[in-house]
Amino acid sequence: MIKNIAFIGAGNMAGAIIKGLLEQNYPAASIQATTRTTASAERAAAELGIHTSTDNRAAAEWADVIVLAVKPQMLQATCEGLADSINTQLIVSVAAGIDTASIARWLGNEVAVVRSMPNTPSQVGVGASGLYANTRASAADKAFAEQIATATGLCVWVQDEAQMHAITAVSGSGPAYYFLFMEAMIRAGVKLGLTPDTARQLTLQTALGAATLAGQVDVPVDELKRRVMSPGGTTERAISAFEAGNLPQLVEQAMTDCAARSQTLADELAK
Ligand SMILES: NC(=O)C1=CN([C@@H]2O[C@H](COP(=O)(O)OP(=O)(O)OC[C@H]3O[C@@H](n4cnc5c(N)ncnc54)[C@H](OP(=O)(O)O)[C@@H]3O)[C@@H](O)[C@H]2O)C=CC1
Ligand SMILES: O=C(O)[C@@H]1CCC=N1
Repeated sequence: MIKNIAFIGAGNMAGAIIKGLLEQNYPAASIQATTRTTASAERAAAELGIHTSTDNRAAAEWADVIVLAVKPQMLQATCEGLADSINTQLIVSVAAGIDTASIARWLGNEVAVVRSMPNTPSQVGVGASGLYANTRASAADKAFAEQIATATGLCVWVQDEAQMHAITAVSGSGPAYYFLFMEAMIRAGVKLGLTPDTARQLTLQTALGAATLAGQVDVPVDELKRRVMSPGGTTERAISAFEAGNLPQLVEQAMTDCAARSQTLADELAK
């Protein structure tokens, strides 16, 4: 189904979703975006090929669906500025931390809100989004929010809003963990004598291959790992070094800190 979608904010995340939608042939004429500054609006229009402006209210009044994609710290002021322009539009918020009740309250309460936690691979159709809907959201509202999410990748629903913090720690922030790991592998490959280009190509193809294999065979990831590790071979040495450095515990700590930050944003910004 085609509806008019206004993105309030046209930064990294909104841009990734808009590119994903356009890639799926969603009509550019049915997507608008706003920014705070004229320079950003012009940049986004040139990059995305859609209508952009700095007029949040005009975009909201044109839209059937409003995607809130500003920083969490900007969300309350942005919503309060939009409140008079909201009647029947569906609100989708991608802001980390902030709960649907706060968003509804800032917008005037009687509002259907779907909270989404997407990630930047949405730009190339392999995003992962977690969704939660408030009780005002109808089946049709949920179906449309899901249409946006599935146009850009995988989508899962949660019934307990508190789980959005964990989703942020797994998939919302998750791409950055893999990029960090790739960065480290490329650097180490170069130290071992490869050219940067060769190290980069092999690292990226290996990440893609591992994720594709794990997704296509019905074998748990620990068994897939074991199948690479010949006894007394090379991989065993590498895995031992990761375990000696407590990589699994470090990952758990990093993700616990990430989820806690999402909760803190909610506590500080959505009182
Ligand atoms: N980046 C990511 O991987 C993910 C981000 N998110 C969430 O997405 C949201 C946006 O993050 P991200 O895209 O990274 O941030 P960016 O800083 O890249 O983009 C923020 C955008 O909001 C615009 N903006 C700021 N204030 C206003 C305003 N009052 N009215 C209209 N537009 C405004 C900015 O315009 P200008 O340039 O003019 O200031 C900019 O286009 C956050 O809430 C974040 O939690 C969720 C999942 C993943
Ligand atoms: O770092 C952030 O706060 C945002 C939310 C999830 C990914 N990026």
